[in-house]
Amino acid sequence: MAPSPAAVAAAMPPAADPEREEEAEQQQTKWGAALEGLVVGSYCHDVLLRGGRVVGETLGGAAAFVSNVLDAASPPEASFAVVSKVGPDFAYASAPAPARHPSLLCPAPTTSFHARFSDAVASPAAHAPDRQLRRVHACDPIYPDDLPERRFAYGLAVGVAGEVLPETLERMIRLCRAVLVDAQALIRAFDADGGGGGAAVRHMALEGTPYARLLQRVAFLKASSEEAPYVGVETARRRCCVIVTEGRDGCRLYWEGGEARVAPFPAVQVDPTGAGDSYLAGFAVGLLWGLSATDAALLGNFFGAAAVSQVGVPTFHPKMLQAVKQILEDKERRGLCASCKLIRQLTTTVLIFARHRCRLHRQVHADLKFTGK
Ligand SMILES: Nc1ncnc2c1ncn2[C@@H]1O[C@H](COP(=O)(O)OP(=O)(O)OP(=O)(O)O)[C@@H](O)[C@H]1O
Ligand SMILES: O[C@H]1[C@H](O)[C@@H](O)[C@H](O)[C@@H](O)[C@H]1O
Repeated sequence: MAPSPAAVAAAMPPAADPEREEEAEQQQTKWGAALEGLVVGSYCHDVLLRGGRVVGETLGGAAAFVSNVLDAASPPEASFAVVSKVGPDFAYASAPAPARHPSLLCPAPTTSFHARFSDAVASPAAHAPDRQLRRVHACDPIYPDDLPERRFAYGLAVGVAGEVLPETLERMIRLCRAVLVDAQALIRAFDADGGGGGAAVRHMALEGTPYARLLQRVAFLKASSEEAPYVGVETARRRCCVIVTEGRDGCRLYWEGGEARVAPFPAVQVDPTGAGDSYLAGFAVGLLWGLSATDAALLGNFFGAAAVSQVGVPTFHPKMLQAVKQILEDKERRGLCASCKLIRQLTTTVLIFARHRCRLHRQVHADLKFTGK
């Protein structure tokens, strides 16, 4: 029987609790000197197109979005390493990008995607595909030997172009105490060039892939509502806790014997790219702060909403981050665990910073002439 989300969340070591120092020390000896995470997946170049016209070119790749949120909101004692491949053409090596710079340089070109947004629909249904993706270049896969030879407190498998091989995921599972996986790393298939440039991205059933047998050793599997049918939530929830993100409707957690819906935060969507990546990182950060899985999902929703409000890897207002960290620290200190209190506090933060976001939207629209959804 699959463990409950509470049990799985407990597998993820929270930041130091002074009352459990001895236990923390034992865990540290077993799982490495620090509360260190391992993020595996390639950075990429994203080209956003609307009506056949390029409306934005940005840094992309789930690992870039993830490292941005981990850097911004992890507890002070938590750190992480990124294993990510890019080619010599990587366009953001010297840019003061908010995300970490990728670690491995390859002779192959940097992975790149073209995302075609439709002009026809102003605001698509919550679960409809929001864009058509084509993979234009693919960098090298990430091999098990590319991973550092040490133990990690947690791992995030966040591939975008099939670069996290089954054997690499297996190695992550061996190295990390708890592994969180984005389904997009496992179920993407790339159709040969049928004209139009690059390979069309489609999904295949997870059950038919070599990743399926690893699921029972994964803590959390996150899928978008578009990916969920390919994951097979009913089968997967018997092996690990499954999170399905539902765009502006928030998310749902499924485990064997239960499920929970977690409400979204308000957002004005400018660019949906990276919402799921930022969500997963926010969720992991929540677990590191010692939140329950459903409260951590709330933090996931918070960072997902922040991601759609900007084009590319988002920058967060330092005061907003300070406010969020204060909420998380208070919760730790006072042992508060009521979701409704967390919702109230985070919603207030969202509303306070909505004005800042509006200013940022105007600036982004002006800079990139991105017409939004
Ligand atoms: N319009 C929105 N308003 C508020 N929150 C949103 C919105 N869109 C996304 N989110 C938040 O981000 C999370 C992830 O979004 P979504 O389900 O669209 O992921 P995704 O399709 O995997 O995204 P991507 O592939 O672009 O990274 C949602 O669960 C929600 O919390
Ligand atoms: O930068 C984006 C982002 O990481 C998305 O989550 C992924 O679906 C895309 O393929 C990628 O180009």
